[in-house]
Amino acid sequence: MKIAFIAHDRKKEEMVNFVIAYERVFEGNKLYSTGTTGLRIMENTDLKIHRFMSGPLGGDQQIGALVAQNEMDLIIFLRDPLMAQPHEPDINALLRLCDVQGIPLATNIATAEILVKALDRGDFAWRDLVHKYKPISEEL
Ligand SMILES: O=C(CO)COP(=O)(O)O
Repeated sequence: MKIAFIAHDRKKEEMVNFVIAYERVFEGNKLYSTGTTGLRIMENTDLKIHRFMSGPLGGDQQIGALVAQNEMDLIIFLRDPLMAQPHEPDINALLRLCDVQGIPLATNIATAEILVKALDRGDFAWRDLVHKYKPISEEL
């Protein structure tokens, strides 16, 4: 599975603690993140993460590009609902694309925990079928 981690500044500690708690479940998956979030996670775990740009510099959009191609299987995006972000349009674009493609997306820790437990249980196997039976036009 391809999994992306994104956390706004006041949510980064929560994200790091969450990933530490479920590190075993995340191992063996292809992991992605925005710049600073991935750095913080890698400093605190043994996970290898492909880091895109920092969110305000385009990282949300880079992850969004994978979502647009239905290449991302799960996104954990711990947003800060109490702080305005300079790149709000990029954030909204990413959330919208998740709905376009039907990508599982957690925007808070409670939902993230349920999705990660589902991942551990094998409930995401349907995503393998999505990849296997992609329309031909998407393979071009
Ligand atoms: O701003 C972000 C998501 O919108 C996160 O970016 P960083 O992980 O680089 O802090």
